[in-house]
Order: sequence, then C-alpha cells, then structure tokens
Amino acid sequence: MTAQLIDGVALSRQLRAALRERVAALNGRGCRPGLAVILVGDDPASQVYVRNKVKACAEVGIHSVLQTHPASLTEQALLQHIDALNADPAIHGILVQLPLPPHIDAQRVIEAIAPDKDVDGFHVANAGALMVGQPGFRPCTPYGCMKMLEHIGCALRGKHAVVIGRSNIVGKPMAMLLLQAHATVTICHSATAELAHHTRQADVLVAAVGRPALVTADMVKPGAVVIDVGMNRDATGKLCGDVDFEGVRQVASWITPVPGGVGPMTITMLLTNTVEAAERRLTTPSF
Ligand SMILES: NC(=O)C1=CN([C@@H]2O[C@H](COP(=O)(O)OP(=O)(O)OC[C@H]3O[C@@H](n4cnc5c(N)ncnc54)[C@H](OP(=O)(O)O)[C@@H]3O)[C@@H](O)[C@H]2O)C=CC1
Ligand SMILES: Nc1nc(=O)c2c([nH]1)NC[C@@H]1CN(c3ccc(C(=O)N[C@@H](CCC(=O)O)C(=O)O)cc3)C=[N+]21
Ligand SMILES: [Mg+2]
Repeated sequence: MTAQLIDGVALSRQLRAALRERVAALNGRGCRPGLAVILVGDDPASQVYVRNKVKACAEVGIHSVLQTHPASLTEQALLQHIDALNADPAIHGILVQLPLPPHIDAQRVIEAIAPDKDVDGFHVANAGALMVGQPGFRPCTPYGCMKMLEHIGCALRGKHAVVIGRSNIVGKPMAMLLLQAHATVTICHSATAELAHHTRQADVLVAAVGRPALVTADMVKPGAVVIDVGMNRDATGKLCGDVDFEGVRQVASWITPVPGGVGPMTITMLLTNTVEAAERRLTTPSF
C-alpha cells in the first residue's frame, strides 16, 4: 500500500477562503478582527513562525499587531503588555510565542491572558473547558489535526487512537479531542515501556515528540492513519517530522507530510479561533 497524502496546504487554502467570508461579514457589522502576537527574544525559528502568522492574518483580512521585545524583558513588563492588550477593544486574540526566555514563567504569562482572547487555547480555563466538554478555544495544533481527520472522512468512533507525547499544548489536548470523538485513546510518553507494542494497535497514530524518525514502518499497523506533528531538523538541516515518511507511507493508508501537513493547519486554526473570538464578542457583548 502507498498512503494517500493529507495536504495541509490545500486544506488550509479551503478553510482560509471560508474565513475570508466570515471576516467580510464581520466587517459589514463594523468589526475588524484583530490578533496581537508577542515575541520575546530573537530565536530565529520563532521569528519565522511569527512572521508566517502575521502574513496569514493579512491573507484572510485579520488585523495583526506584532510586538517584539528583547530577551531581557522582565516578566512584570510582559504582564503589563498583556494587561493592555486584554483591555484593548481592537484586539480579539493574543498569542505569546513560546518558548519564552527561562527567567519568565510561561504558565503565569498564559494565565494573565483573558480567556476570551486566548486563541492558543493554553489558558487553564480553556484547557478545563476542553476537559469537561464545554465550549472554549481548542489548542490550534490538535484542532488542526482533528480537521484533517474530518476532511479525509476518518470515523473515529470505536477506533483505537494512539498519541505519542503528553505536552499541555499538543499531546494532552490531542488525546482529549480524540476521546471526545469517541475513539479509544492511548497516550505514550518518554517513560512508556514498549512504545511499538502500543503504536502497532493504532488505527490513528499521532506523533508529537520532537525526534526525527521515531516512528518507523514496523511500528505502524497496515492501513493506519498517521499524523506527524513533529517539527525537527534532520542531520542535513532539512525540516522533518517524527515519522520516517518514506518507510511509513508504504504501510499507512493516509499520512501527513512535513512540511505541508500539520504546520499550516496550526496557523489556519489560529486564524479560525481569532475570527471566532470576534464573532463571539459581537453576539455576546459582555464577552
Ligand atoms: N506543527 C506544528 O504546528 C507544531 C509542531 N510542534 C512540534 O511537535 C513536537 C512536540 O512538541 P511539544 O509537544 O511542544 O514537545 P514537548 O517537548 O513539550 O513534548 C514532547 C513529548 O514527547 C515525549 N517523548 C520524548 N521522547 C520520547 C520517546 N522516546 N518516546 C515517547 N515519547 C517521548 C515527552 O515525554 P515526557 O512527557 O515523558 O517528557 C513529551 O511528552 C516538536 O517537534 C515540536 O516542534 C509543536 C507545536 C506545533
Ligand atoms: N504560543 C504559541 N503558539 C503556537 O502555536 C506555537 C508556539 N507558541 N511556539 C512554537 C510552536 C510551533 N508552531 C508551528 C506553527 C506552524 C508551523 C508551520 O507552518 N510549519 C510549516 C513549515 C515552516 C518552515 O518552513 O519552517 C510546515 O510544516 O509546512 C510550524 C510550527 C506553533 N507553535
Ligand atoms: Mg513545543
């Protein structure tokens, strides 16, 4: 078998076209959705990601404000910038690019963002809403993975989904979304014994670790759907995921490429959450 590709660029193009219409409808009601992106320090990878996010906003008509600060910025100063954005009616979404410099407590910064502007879905209020099945912002990467599964018509009810990775921003929310879709979910991590034993059971396998070629063909059940969240550089400096793409595509039924898979979808779901934040404020003025 040779797997079919789940094209995150093509799906993003479709979803972003629909978002443009929602932005036009908001404009007609006198609202211009706005996203603030805060970058602290000069990590080159973060600079690229942040620039891509700002470009994507322009593409769908979202107004974006990029704040860049030196790595020496104090936590207190960062919290003050967030307070100002929380109070700014032109801003519907706030994203603080991670990782932050080590002298800043990232969790404290995330909790300072108003939950109704937390378009990353990282605030404990949004994480809790996901856990108990209430509406709230879903973290963009897992949300984008779910959109890809939906797009290929993957019926999750009763399927065995295995997630490798348990971070608060990818693995854990991914597992919760799969559970909400009635999959049977296994979460693996660095202390998991016999990783391959678990992954071989997976009808849907999600890799979110950060290790090139962690998932090899012998670890994949024939016909499985494989979602590769990893963003790594291989020995030659080329961008690659956590999945040995050439090997695994011989076994899987569907597979996401890196680049061109989950990455673009993450940005698309950030745009989606920002448009939704603006729509919510119009329909719920107290919001
Ligand atoms: N495409 C996109 O849009 C995005 C991509 N990413 C990428 O996804 C990957 C994961 O990101 P993130 O969740 O933030 O990373 P973290 O480093 O926060 O988490 C990695 C997880 O992988 C687990 N792990 C590490 N080694 C192994 C192993 N050998 N076997 C099984 N599990 C292991 C860790 O276990 P433990 O908890 O025990 O330490 C941890 O739970 C990275 O490559 C990142 O760059 C991230 C965000 C967005
Ligand atoms: N507050 C916060 N929110 C995030 O969502 C967040 C973050 N911090 N910190 C870093 C991670 C990583 N992340 C990516 C988003 C898009 C691509 C992406 O578009 N990737 C392209 C390739 C980009 C390239 O060429 O380098 C692709 O896969 O095709 C990658 C990674 C969001 N993150
Ligand atoms: Mg990370």
